[in-house]
Amino acid sequence: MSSSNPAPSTPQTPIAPVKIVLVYQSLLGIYGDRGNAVVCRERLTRRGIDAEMVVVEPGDELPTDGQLYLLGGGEDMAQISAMKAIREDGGLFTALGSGAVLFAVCAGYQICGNTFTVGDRDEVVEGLGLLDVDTRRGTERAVGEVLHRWNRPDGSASLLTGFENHGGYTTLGPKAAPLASVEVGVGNNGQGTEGAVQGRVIGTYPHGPVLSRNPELADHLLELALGRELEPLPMPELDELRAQRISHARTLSR
Ligand SMILES: NC(=O)CC[C@H](N)C(=O)O
Repeated sequence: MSSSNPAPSTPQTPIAPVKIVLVYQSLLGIYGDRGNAVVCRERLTRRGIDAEMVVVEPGDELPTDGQLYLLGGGEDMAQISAMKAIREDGGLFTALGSGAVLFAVCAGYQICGNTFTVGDRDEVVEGLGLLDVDTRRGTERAVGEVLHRWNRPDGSASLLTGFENHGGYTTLGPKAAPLASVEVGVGNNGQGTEGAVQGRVIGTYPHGPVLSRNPELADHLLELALGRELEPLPMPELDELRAQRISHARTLSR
């Protein structure tokens, strides 16, 4: 074809970037779990997939068209405020009803449950009811490096590393399945399980941020959110860091 007679171009519908919504950093941002959103965005953009991170604060409307929503850890009273604001806003429920994925860490995990208590208070607070779990004060605060065996949906084995820091101990009801089993640490409640999965909602205790330490978990969330497999993204330096963390956790007798 000569350049004077170019083929007609087909109009392209622009594809909207994948929306990763980070919920209430001012309340649920004290453990650096914001990094989970950065990791998710980076793992998409490094594969050539357009992605944006939207940070929402109380008072701002939660978008209902996100693909992945992230909740982080926070202080006792802040988590009650966050739970109330999420419930009043309602947008997270709408998004989940449209197929979004929710990944919640520590305080974020607890508020997704049926009920929780905070600090020394006996008052039972009603949670968002997105996970069939209940949280009460544990015998002692769970603090330190953890190592868990992730129950991957395809049955393959994978280790999760991170650190936990929580006074609440969480018990799973029949609708929630554990995310992992504990090799080192307390996990949900010292009884050998860690985290919970119920449909497209996943809760877990480890910080780190946990998705920077566990890229396979990050990709699992992204694949769920996008509804397709992602190509591998090799990062040898991360493998090296993971190996160090895993062997260090195994030296700890907690
Ligand atoms: N790290 C956290 O988010 C703490 C959550 C909660 N306040 C607890 O201590 O159980």
